[in-house]
Amino acid sequence: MAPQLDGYFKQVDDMSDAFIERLRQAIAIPSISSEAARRPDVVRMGHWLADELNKLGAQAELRPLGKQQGTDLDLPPVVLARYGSDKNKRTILVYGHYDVQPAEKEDGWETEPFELTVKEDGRMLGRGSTDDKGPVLGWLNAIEAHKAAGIEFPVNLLMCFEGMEEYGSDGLDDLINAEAKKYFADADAVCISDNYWLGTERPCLTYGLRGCNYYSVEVSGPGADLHSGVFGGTAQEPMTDLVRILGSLVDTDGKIQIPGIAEQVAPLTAEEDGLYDGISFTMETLYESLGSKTTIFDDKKKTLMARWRNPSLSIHGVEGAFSAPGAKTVIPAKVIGKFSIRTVPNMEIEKTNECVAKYVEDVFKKLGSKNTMKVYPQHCGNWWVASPKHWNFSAAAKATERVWGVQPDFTREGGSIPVTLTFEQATGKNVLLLPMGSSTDGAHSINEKLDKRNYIEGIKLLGAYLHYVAEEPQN
Ligand SMILES: C[C@H](N)C(=O)N[C@@H](Cc1c[nH]cn1)C(=O)O
Ligand SMILES: [Zn+2]
Ligand SMILES: [Zn+2]
Repeated sequence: MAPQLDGYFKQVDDMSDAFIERLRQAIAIPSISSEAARRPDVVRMGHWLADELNKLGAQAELRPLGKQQGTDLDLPPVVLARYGSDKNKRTILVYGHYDVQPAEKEDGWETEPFELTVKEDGRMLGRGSTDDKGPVLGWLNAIEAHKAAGIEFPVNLLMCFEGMEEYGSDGLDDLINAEAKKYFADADAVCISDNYWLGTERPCLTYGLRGCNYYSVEVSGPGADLHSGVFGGTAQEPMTDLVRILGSLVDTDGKIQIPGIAEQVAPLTAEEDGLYDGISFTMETLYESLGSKTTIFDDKKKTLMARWRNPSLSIHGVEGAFSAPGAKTVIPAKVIGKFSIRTVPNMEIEKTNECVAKYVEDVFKKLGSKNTMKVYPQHCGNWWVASPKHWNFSAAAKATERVWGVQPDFTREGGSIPVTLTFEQATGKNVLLLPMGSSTDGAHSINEKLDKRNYIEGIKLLGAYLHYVAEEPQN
């Protein structure tokens, strides 16, 4: 089956240095979507990607998305591209993102985050290496290796790469809905490579994601930051109120304290209950990726359920608060706490927002503070769970066995890719998540990396998947 794959694999191996060089160029563009000052870099990254695609013979275009919600800032363009238009071939729509999370060396990185550093042990460190520049470039590298080896590309490829995923995919839903029956009309299935294996050895195919509702809670009082010696004990302090609000949201064991959240969670079925034991995941793997043993649960099943099928609430930071080293004796005048809830079936975005607003307002009222408080969602994205019983998944499973020599686990993912459900609903096609990186990659964290092995074998995997897609019978 898929007879040309050996030639393709050899070509990928032969070109591995060039593929790492392409990743180096991508990592060097600090395309941080959440920082307004970096917007020109995000736009530059979109242009770079479109140019690379055009050089490979794809037809790439940059689609503007208008203004970022509530701002005067232009959203970065979406890169839409097509490679091949043979009516006798299947068409696969792939999605990825070229924006990244913020990163600064001072956060604790062992290397410069925007300089790809390839370590002797194969770790390739750099912001965006695993999330999601490595996987996005995987598709480009697959095209290039086919061309170089003179192997016919097995499918038509439609590509949609956005620059705002790490900030809630602002504007992309509208584009997907508008293009579902136009640019994306030929798509037979969708594939997204933007998540990670559960461990470091066993590849997986993913059929579910949690959603994410991200909130700001703003407390203000004094007209300006104050001297705590002069005003401490005389002014009600916004930070004191905020800390008490944030401290009321979730307990040490992760139990969300907001009424109306747990009540929305889908009950566990017998079928789902039986799935967890077969997954190759150990607490040791979790300790390794966590870098500690400070887990809430000591057993595998409860941990997987907490990550995949239960909501979680995380507190991310406080804007306006003193956070530098040293000891500044300031009373901040206005502080904005940031927290998010990872949502699961059958939670509803609006209902969850109402529960959060009511709870936070009640907590604040009980404080009896004279300060002013506002709580509001910053961005919200839906959860997604699909059926893996589809030729799209069968093709990916065969490709995984061919490249990695093992059968993949079928997993859900704790993270969020807000537009996954939009693609499914707008195109009516099956969506598959086919990860490249592993659990120790540290996406969103310091020292984010992609192992050279996962990058190179991942390029083989994406190409092999497309060959098996071409051979799979209809469901
Ligand atoms: C799983 C994916 N690679 C990812 O990191 N997604 C982000 C998307 C996001 C950002 N805000 C809300 N959703 C994530 O899960 O945090
Ligand atoms: Zn991502
Ligand atoms: Zn991410």
